[in-house]
Amino acid sequence: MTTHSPISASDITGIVLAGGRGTRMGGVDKGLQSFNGTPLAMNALLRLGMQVGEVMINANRNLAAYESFGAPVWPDGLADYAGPLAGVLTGLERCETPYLLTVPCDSPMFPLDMAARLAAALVAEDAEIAMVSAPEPGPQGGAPVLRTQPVFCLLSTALLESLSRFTQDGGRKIDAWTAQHRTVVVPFDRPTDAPEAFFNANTLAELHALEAQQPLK
Ligand SMILES: Nc1nc2c(ncn2[C@@H]2O[C@H](COP(=O)(O)OP(=O)(O)OP(=O)(O)O)[C@@H](O)[C@H]2O)c(=O)[nH]1
Ligand SMILES: [Mg+2]
Repeated sequence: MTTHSPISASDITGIVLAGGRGTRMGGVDKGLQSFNGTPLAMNALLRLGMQVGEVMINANRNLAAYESFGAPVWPDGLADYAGPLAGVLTGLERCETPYLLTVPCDSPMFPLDMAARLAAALVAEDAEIAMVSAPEPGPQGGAPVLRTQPVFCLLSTALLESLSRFTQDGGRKIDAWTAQHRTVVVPFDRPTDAPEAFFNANTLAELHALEAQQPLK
């Protein structure tokens, strides 16, 4: 078994996935929607930038607006809004570091120690992918259950060829692809972890509800 050497922040490129249709938000460009006065994607870019060496944005509309945030912007190579995996593929294609960290544009409170914890787990488990799991309310408002959050993912850039092949063959489901690789799931459920850290806003009502909460420091 090979062992990874430790992963440092400069080994990681962070990518904000903002390439979706935003259907549940009325078809708006979700990443450009204001969250406490800052566009959602800009907010995610800043939180990522504190944790990794390089950052970039994956978007499919309003590219000039995203470019004004000061990071490279890359649209999907795959046509017709193929889903988040198209954004991951774009990131792997453009990444010049050994690791890529993906975050969605619509979860503005993700933890500031996320990259470090995913990196540590990836090394410890000799994995190719480290994926977040976070508590969500259980059925009928019952006790919280851990759910994987596949768009919060640290990946080895060596997976580019595998994902190219998978998507060329028509694969679109993240879980179906990650299942082909050594994946470690990292729970973010320590007592010091904010339970709302991975809340995401799919509708404008959810976005306004999230604005009422304080982003993590
Ligand atoms: N690059 C890319 N990213 C996508 C695509 N579809 C969704 N995403 C991103 O994946 C993440 C999770 O997707 P959703 O929450 O479903 O966002 P969405 O698809 O814009 O919204 P809905 O249309 O309401 O499902 C978000 O960061 C989206 O920007 C796509 O076709 N291409
Ligand atoms: Mg969607």
